[in-house]
Amino acid sequence: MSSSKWFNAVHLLVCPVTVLLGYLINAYGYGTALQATLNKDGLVNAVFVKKGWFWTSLVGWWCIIRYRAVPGATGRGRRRIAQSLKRYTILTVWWYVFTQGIWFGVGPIMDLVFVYTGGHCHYDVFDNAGHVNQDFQGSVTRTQRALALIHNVLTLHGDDQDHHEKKLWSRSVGSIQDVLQTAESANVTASAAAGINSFIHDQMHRWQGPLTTSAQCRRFGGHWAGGHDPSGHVFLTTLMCMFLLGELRVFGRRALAHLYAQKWHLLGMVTRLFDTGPLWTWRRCGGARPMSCGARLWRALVEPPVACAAALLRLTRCIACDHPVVVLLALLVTWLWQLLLTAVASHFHTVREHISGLLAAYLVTGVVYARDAAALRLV
Ligand SMILES: CCCCCCCCCCCCCCCC(=O)SCCNC(=O)CCNC(=O)[C@H](O)C(C)(C)COP(=O)(O)O
Ligand SMILES: Nc1ncnc2c1ncn2[C@@H]1O[C@H](COP(=O)(O)O)[C@@H](OP(=O)(O)O)[C@H]1O
Repeated sequence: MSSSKWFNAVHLLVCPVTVLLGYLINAYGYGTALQATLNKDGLVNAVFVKKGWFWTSLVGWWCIIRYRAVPGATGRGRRRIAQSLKRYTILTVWWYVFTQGIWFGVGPIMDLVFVYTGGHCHYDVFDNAGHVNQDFQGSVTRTQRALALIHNVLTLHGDDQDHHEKKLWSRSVGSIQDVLQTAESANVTASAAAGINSFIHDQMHRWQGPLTTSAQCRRFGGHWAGGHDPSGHVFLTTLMCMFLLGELRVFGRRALAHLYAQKWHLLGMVTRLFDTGPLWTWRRCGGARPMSCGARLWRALVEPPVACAAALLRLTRCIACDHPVVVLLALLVTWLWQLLLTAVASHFHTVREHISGLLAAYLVTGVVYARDAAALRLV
């Protein structure tokens, strides 16, 4: 099979196979350990994955521009950038429409699907036993944050309650205060729990509404549940992987050839990072003309970290400026790893919700790159 056909196969299969691998890991009982590493509020998820289209755009375009030069064919270089820009624009519009919003005041497609299949922004704060509902926000931190926000909204609108609501209002505020102060279950009776939940739901939708998107619901401490919720993470990681692999086909051969041609230079820069150990330096200070103790300590303890930092800066600049394909591949591996974690985290979504997120990204990127396959094959 030619390298182009191999690359085609990898491009088409890597994301579905990664999701399938996640399911197999779960099926064979190894999912628990992986799920333990997953943190919704962690730096990787909050800064990189959730803002992944920004990072993917930045790194992808830096590579497209850095490797655009085709020796003696500036016209072809420009045509390639124009084709990449067209593909990128289609995928960016699709990313925005599917995850951010279709138009002003109209939610994204993933949320419209959810709402039209019966989904809603719920406020089931207390369960039937009068305890805080474990499924309400999924973690203590998020539950506390949501309850504090609900408490603020109810307190802010305390005077807007009519006589009939006043009693329910004070019971709701009191119960939430109990939980916030003791972080344990409030003294809410089973019969009162449903009424308090319903009152909180009505108040939040009245004062903070409309809560018709997952972003609004999450922002105002609600629980987005009850409909078919396509997985935004599966959609986003698939879209990013397909874009990076698709554009890698344009410049990958040239980029990797350039990287291979400079392999010894890069290897030297990496080994110099470790060639600064204090013991190594101390031994080198001995030699024919031994140095004073102070001078040896300076050479052993101060110069190595400075030399290491300088070597690290040189290596970073070399990769960022001359071999950004290394950063692109690191990003690709990160998105695939996050896709695997999302597939393993079965308690977030059903299989069908994962599949709909995957198909939403896969179909559009598949059409975009299949259409250009002929042009890409000539690369
Ligand atoms: C020839 C020159 C070409 C020039 C190209 C320039 C490239 C550099 C910059 C391009 C920027 C493109 C636009 C990208 C903007 C961003 O990504 S900003 C981040 C916006 N996203 C968020 O803030 C996260 C919002 N959250 C979500 O979208 C969802 O949580 C989720 C991540 C989709 C997950 O969905 P859920 O199911 O709700 O969890
Ligand atoms: N790989 C991952 N790492 C961390 N959190 C993840 C994740 N995949 C999904 N999640 C979290 O699981 C929830 C459902 O994700 P999605 O609907 O995108 O599949 C989201 O929570 P929040 O939206 O409350 O942050 C998301 O942050």
